[in-house]
Amino acid sequence: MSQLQARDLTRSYGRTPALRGVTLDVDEGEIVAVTGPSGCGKSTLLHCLAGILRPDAGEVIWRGERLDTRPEADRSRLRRTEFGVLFQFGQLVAELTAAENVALPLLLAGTGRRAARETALSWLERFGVAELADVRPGEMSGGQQQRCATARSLVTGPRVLFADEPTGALDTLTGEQVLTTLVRLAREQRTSVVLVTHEPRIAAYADREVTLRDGAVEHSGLELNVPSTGGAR
Ligand SMILES: Nc1ncnc2c1ncn2[C@@H]1O[C@H](COP(=O)(O)OP(=O)(O)OP(=O)(O)O)[C@@H](O)[C@H]1O
Repeated sequence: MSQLQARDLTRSYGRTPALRGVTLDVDEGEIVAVTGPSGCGKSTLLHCLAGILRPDAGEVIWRGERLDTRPEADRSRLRRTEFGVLFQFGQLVAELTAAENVALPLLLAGTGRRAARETALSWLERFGVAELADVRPGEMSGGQQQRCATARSLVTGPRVLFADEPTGALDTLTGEQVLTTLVRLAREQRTSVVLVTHEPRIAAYADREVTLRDGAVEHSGLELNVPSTGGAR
């Protein structure tokens, strides 16, 4: 079932067009890679889908209801509950330990302190960084920080994870490890993922690849890893 839809989205920054009529569906539990060359509008699309940016025209529909026209307070509540967001540089809170960082979305959602810490610890464990629970980001490697940030982005069990070049700052091996874990855990809890990347190797983790060019969909809907007979639909 399609739970997130973009209909004919356009968005400009001043006179620079970033999206020129993008239509896209993301099904429940589906992992969609959004690819394309630098500047083609990938991040802008992701931000519109996540309700961070408002499109100039078009619609974002979340589980049957308009998202883009809702007040910021509503959209930001959705980002704390049903959505997860993950960026290239994890943006952990420097003053908090790994466990506190991962527990934060749970605390904001009203979970009690002790339960939040326990859940955070289990997520650090899943990402292989349990030993960093009481360490602050400044004392971690980039890969360790991104593992913690990825754990934090999934800890609330979001329905959709929006990930913008989540492994772009990591070396190849570390990036693959983080992504493999992210994809496995997302599949386990049926979290859909919208994964922005310019690397074909990363896109291969997705169920489907949508390629943008100059703010428009160049091709969409090809199931990855499934033999294709007719080229792009
Ligand atoms: N804050 C901004 N102010 C002005 N122009 C912007 C801004 N953000 C993006 N743009 C422009 O909008 C277009 C699309 O940018 P966007 O960041 O969405 O592309 P992208 O595909 O994610 O690029 P990259 O792969 O380099 O991150 C580009 O022409 C970019 O220069």
